[in-house]
Amino acid sequence: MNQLIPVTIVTGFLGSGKTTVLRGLINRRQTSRLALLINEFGEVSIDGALLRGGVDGNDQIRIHDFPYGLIAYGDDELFIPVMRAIAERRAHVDHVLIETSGLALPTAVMEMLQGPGLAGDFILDATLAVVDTPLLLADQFEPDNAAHSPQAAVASLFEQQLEYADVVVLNKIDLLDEKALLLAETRVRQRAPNVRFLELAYHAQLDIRLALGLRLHQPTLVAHNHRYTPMPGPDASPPGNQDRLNGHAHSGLSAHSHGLATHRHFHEQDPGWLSFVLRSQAPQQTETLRSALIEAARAEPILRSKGFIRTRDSERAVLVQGVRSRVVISVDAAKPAVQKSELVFIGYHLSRANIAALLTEMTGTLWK
Ligand SMILES: Nc1nc2c(ncn2[C@@H]2O[C@H](COP(=O)(O)OP(=O)(O)OP(=O)(O)O)[C@@H](O)[C@H]2O)c(=O)[nH]1
Repeated sequence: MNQLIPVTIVTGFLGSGKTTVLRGLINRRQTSRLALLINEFGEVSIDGALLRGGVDGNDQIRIHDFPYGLIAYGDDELFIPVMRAIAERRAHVDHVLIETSGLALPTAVMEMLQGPGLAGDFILDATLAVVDTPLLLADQFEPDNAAHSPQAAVASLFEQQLEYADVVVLNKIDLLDEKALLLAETRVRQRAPNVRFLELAYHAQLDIRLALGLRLHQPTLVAHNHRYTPMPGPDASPPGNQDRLNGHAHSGLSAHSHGLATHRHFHEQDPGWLSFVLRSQAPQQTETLRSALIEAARAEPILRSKGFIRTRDSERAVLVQGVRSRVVISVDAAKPAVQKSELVFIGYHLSRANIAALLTEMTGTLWK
């Protein structure tokens, strides 16, 4: 029998930092040959472009884009053929990393990996869920009592992504103190008691040994062995200094079964989630556009905005990264400047017309 190729799934809500964590892993990996499957809900692949910028010319890393939809869901005709092609070149692949879109559940991929087409070639290594810790602490993933509200839809997806994670990665913790970290950890444990490891990712850096090669789903695994210090008792502080515990905490649980078959119905996509692209030909003033995007995120339930914009002065690409009303515009040195601006918006029951009108008015340039 062929040796099985390990697969790590990186899940997490929109904008939690999945691509940034992956970029760090790629940069710090030494010799592993990786295949990356990058899934985005929007029709334009921004994450794939960002990751490619860092690995151009590196033949040990292959990136496969899955834009516009949810990877391994019913209407995804690409997943099995791409995985089969990876299996065909198994001599050149040590590990497969799959970044699901922020609106996808990892269970779809997990099920496919267990199916007859792929089970003979691949084995799930672990499922990681990346969490935007400041948003968690700001109660943004708590359900409200209103039916069909954006908050209820977000909370439900967040909950399910955590439920199937082996490892939860607390990300965006660079500005948080130890008290806040402990609170975040407690909240995750309350909501997802099956999670086996909690990792702290300072500046989205994750220990590569924790991301590749955990082997949490090996069929023959009897006892789980690792060389990290166990999590301190419930009264202890979480590790403020990642070196102290290697950012690693252990729940002490044995391997849990995912009971996937009973959860098929979760795979249907809530039609309230929308994504669209707005474009503008005219050069943008970055500060003006930033203010307009912040305003738009206040006026409409935008949970994510991202893309490259055309400016007057930069010779390199200018990248917009918006997570709700937190918008960062920066130069991406790995990519040349673009000739038109193209932004993807994702949210729950968003109005394309309102956002286009607001951007057009506030920037004084046509967006459509
Ligand atoms: N301060 C801070 N910002 C971070 C960190 N990790 C990611 N970010 C920022 O968060 C934003 C979203 O990061 P991405 O890595 O694109 O998030 P994602 O989960 O891949 O996003 P989607 O694929 O759209 O769901 C970007 O502006 C990142 O620079 C972190 O550890 N600290």
